[in-house]
Amino acid sequence: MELFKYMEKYDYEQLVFCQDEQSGLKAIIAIHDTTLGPALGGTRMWTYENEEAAIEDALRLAKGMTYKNAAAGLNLGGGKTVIIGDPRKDKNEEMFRAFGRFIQGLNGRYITAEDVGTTVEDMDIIHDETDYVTGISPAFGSSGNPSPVTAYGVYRGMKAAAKAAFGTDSLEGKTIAVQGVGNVAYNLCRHLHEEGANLIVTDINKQSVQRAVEDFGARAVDPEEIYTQDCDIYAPCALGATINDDTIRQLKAKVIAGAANNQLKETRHGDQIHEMGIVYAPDYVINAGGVINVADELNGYNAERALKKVEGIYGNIERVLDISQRDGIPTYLAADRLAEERIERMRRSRSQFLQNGHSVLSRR
Ligand SMILES: NC(=O)c1ccc[n+]([C@@H]2O[C@H](COP(=O)([O-])OP(=O)(O)OC[C@H]3O[C@@H](n4cnc5c(N)ncnc54)[C@H](O)[C@@H]3O)[C@@H](O)[C@H]2O)c1
Ligand SMILES: CC(C)C[C@H](N)C(=O)O
Repeated sequence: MELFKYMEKYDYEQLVFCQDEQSGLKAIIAIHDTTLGPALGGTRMWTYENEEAAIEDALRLAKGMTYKNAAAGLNLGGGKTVIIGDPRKDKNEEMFRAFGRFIQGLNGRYITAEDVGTTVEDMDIIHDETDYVTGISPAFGSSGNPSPVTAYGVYRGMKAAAKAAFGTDSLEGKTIAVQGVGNVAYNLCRHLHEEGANLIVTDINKQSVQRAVEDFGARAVDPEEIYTQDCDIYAPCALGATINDDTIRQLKAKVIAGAANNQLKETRHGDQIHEMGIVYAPDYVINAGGVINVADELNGYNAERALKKVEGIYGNIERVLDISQRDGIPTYLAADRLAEERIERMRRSRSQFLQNGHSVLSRR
């Protein structure tokens, strides 16, 4: 990959490589855009096939956060970290402390939180070295694990998408195929089960599947079978790029609404599902609940205020669907338009110099 060419093409600001031999830390912090404020985005720990795959993931996820934060109405830019390693085997305290020091070195340009493979406990260790971390333990007056709140936002967004597809936002009796029943999707399944939806679940982790079967009466299928299920809604809640050439032709769902980041392998897949009449709730709009929740910490965390904002994901999805219909464009483009217009408006309006500018962490 020609890095500068890639960064120039999508207008990335900064890419930071962090290495600490003693702890085994190999981390890549990607900062995409800080027009709206400091770049906030989680830290993913994953076993990448090679370094290029890790860099690419960090870059793609960071850009997603710029759009997610902008579309959610947050005064935050977009960034993300990937740590190369197996979260089940390679973690240690020194690693997250070393990582925390690297974050501190960025002096507030980047603020982290959880993502796949990292936990509240990891964030607490990072917090030993830096203030620029969210999603830390409630004992610190913080918001804790963002996953249940992300799940609530996905549930709200799914209802809005269902309304557009089926004429009602009730999910009672609807069959929903959930791919990956990890932290977010387990909580999503709980909301769906409580509303009377029928659940089909899959995961590469058999215990996670078993838990959903036992707790919510879900029907389990093998990972590759999830795409061919007779269902109303497909909820991708594992990793990205599951909407691709292979899977689109297998899908029977009328709605795609799930938690995973970067669900479209390429943008043309968003065009394709639009042409097929599938209502697609764009990933970064529907899964913004977690970041909305952790971002509230920057104002002194208030769970009620955060949850109210997360409820608004229903309206955000409706707004995207309206733009899509009005302009005759796929929903992923409508979401991009919403986010880009806000960033552009703010870019143009930021012209006055303030001697003592407002600090985003001032009330924490
Ligand atoms: N946690 C959050 O608050 C949050 C917020 C926004 C977006 N997301 C995104 O939502 C997705 C899920 O996040 P999470 O926190 O629940 O992660 P998680 O690691 O707890 O859950 C992911 C699950 O997917 C499973 N999985 C992985 N590959 C699979 C495959 N090929 N087929 C089936 N299952 C597979 C894993 O075993 C795991 O159980 C991720 O893409 C994440 O980036 C999470
Ligand atoms: C800030 C975090 C809660 C970020 C979350 N992992 C996301 O992708 O939105």
